[in-house]
Amino acid sequence: MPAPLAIGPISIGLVAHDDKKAALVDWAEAHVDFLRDKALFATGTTGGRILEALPGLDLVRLKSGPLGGDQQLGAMIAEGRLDVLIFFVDPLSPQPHDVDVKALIRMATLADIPFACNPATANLIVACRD
Ligand SMILES: O=C(CO)COP(=O)(O)O
Repeated sequence: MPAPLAIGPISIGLVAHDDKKAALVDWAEAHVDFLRDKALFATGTTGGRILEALPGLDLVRLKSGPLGGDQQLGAMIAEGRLDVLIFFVDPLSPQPHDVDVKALIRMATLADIPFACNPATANLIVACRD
């Protein structure tokens, strides 16, 4: 018997380090039609920046990344509640919560969900949506 189809919309986590937030906002604006029918969850500051640019978007803001937001997304992955992670990481700046960043990336890898760490990969995920 085939596995039951997932119920509800595809859920996507949206996160960006500070120097990459503008790139994620640009990406979200370019792909707003793709995002509109998804369940969107973002870390606090990233979500705020996206909503400033796209005020009508239905997006749940979690805690800020350094204050637990990365861990909240990681927990969602562990519970099977996040299907895709779009996380634009800054490879040139040290992060005070690097352990949380690594844990989130580890959970996405462990759960084998699509994970885009840059715009080129995020574009591929959109292109592969069908
Ligand atoms: O720190 C982050 C990812 O590690 C992002 O958190 P904010 O969106 O709250 O800046």
